Amino acid sequence: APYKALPKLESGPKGLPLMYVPMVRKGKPEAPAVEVHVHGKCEPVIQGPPAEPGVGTGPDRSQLLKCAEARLGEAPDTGDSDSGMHSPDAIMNIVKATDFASHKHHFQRRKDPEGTPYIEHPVAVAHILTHLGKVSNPVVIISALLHDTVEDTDTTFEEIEREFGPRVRSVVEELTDNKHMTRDERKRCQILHAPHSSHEAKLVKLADKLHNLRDIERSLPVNWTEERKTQYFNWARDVVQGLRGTNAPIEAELDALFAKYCTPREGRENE
Ligand SMILES: Nc1nc2c(ncn2[C@@H]2O[C@H](COP(=O)(O)OP(=O)(O)O)[C@@H](OP(=O)(O)OP(=O)(O)O)[C@H]2O)c(=O)[nH]1
Repeated sequence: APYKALPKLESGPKGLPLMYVPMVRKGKPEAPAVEVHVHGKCEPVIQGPPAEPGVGTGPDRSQLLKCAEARLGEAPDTGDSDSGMHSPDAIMNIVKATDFASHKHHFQRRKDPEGTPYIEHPVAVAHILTHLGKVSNPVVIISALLHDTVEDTDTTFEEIEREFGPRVRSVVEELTDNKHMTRDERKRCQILHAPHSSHEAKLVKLADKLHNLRDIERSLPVNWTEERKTQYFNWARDVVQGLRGTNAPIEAELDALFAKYCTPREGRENE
């Protein structure tokens, strides 16, 4: 490496994650540059001193932060694009999360009469995000794969953090219902908390609702009546109301289902 290893910056301005990687431009060892990664933006931004293998100093931390600050101002993070994770790391972590979730949900089944393996749900949620929502932020995809592990299995938040880092932990925490509450309290909490969720959590919640609603449309859970189905669609519409403006294609699919199965708004009293 042309520079001494610099310490990894854990978080940048505004508490947002930031990391940088010293590098030598291909074919131009005399003019090394430094890449700054801020939420998927990855460009050589500072010319370093001439390369002197193993001894160069590179730019200091304050230079990098200043530069990153400017970049954050230019392009606010939408949570939809690559988060700055290198793609080989991202791919490895996505596969690891799929493997982790499939082990954790191994004995669980969905509520449909077919008893579909539960793992199909988190995988489908991640698929909705990548293919319909065009989301490529690995933190969002990994959180989607793991979103029910703490709520429905013996997984702990500490375990999520240890395996996938603090950002994934934080999103999974936002997506986990408090099992100490009654069912009605949990349902009400989802409506109340939705507008205050992070952008990453909102994306996963939208995809989660879309998959659950598609599932109910495909096959009514065991012991569910048509009335319960309508109640679930009405409740989901209320949750999604607090998530609006997050991802247009996913919201459009949800709206089509609400139009088909929800009680018309005028007819809903006392809600
Ligand atoms: N549609 C559907 N849902 C199933 C199935 N199997 C399990 N579920 C889960 O059951 C919940 C919906 O059932 P409810 O009776 O309303 O909720 P409850 O299990 O929490 O009491 C959903 O979670 P939730 O936490 O209430 O909602 P959400 O936050 O996951 O949307 C969903 O993830 C299935 O085959 N179809």
